[in-house]
Amino acid sequence: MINFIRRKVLGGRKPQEKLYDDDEEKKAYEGSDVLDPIRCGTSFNTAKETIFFWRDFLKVLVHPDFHFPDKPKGFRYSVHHLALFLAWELLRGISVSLGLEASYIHDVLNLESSLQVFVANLYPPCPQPELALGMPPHSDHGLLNILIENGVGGLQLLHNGKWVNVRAPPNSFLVNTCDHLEILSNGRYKSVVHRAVVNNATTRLSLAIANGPSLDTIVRPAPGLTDGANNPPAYTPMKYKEYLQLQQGNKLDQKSVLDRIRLQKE
Ligand SMILES: O=C(O)CCC(=O)C(=O)O
Ligand SMILES: [Fe+2]
Repeated sequence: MINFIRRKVLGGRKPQEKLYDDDEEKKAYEGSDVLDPIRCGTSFNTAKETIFFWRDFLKVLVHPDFHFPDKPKGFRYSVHHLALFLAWELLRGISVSLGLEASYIHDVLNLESSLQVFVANLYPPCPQPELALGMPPHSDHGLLNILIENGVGGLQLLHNGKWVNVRAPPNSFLVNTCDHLEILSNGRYKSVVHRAVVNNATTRLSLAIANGPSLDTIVRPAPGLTDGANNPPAYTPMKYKEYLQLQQGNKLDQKSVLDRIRLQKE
């Protein structure tokens, strides 16, 4: 798979080392539907992207129904349980910070059946990192994304128009705010635009555990946070599942999906 990206990005440069032994095993999970329970691939959406990205991923839907691949053994006991409760607890605090009942987000977005996706990202060393990106600038679709990485920097956040390197302390969880928190809070919380850069020395691994509403929930700005003329709803209500499909049907590009349902330009 990485050889495929290498052809597109670096014009066929040969790898010095063998990167994978297991491409055959991965074939069983190569799919294109965002709701496939287990899916691996390269880039983000090779049907839509014109430039491919220096990344292999495995995505597994782990809540409300738990799925797991045959390998690696022990996947069942991954950190996603902890991340789910961490996200739910943070969302209680966020509800209160918005002047809402602590259980507001949990109840209105039906978090007992919330979608949780476990994403493992692999970014091997890239011979010409200045020509490639691991992931392009984007925001995540859900509510809160919990990120863990292997100590090799590469994640950058867009802050005041500049890319800022994230230096996460060892053994920490980094929490990104995502599009549906922006929608629900009518823009008081902004989803963060981020990207992953690559390097020519060390393989980077990250786990991104995406916590969203339940798939069938129609998400809209909380009525308590809008008021008629002064602060009208700024986003069109949309079912979370349809938003996911919209993102998957397009190339990953900053906040372009959120911009499509924005009612007022900032
Ligand atoms: O690898 C990273 O640090 C970021 C990954 C990411 O943005 C994602 O999986 O959505
Ligand atoms: Fe992301």
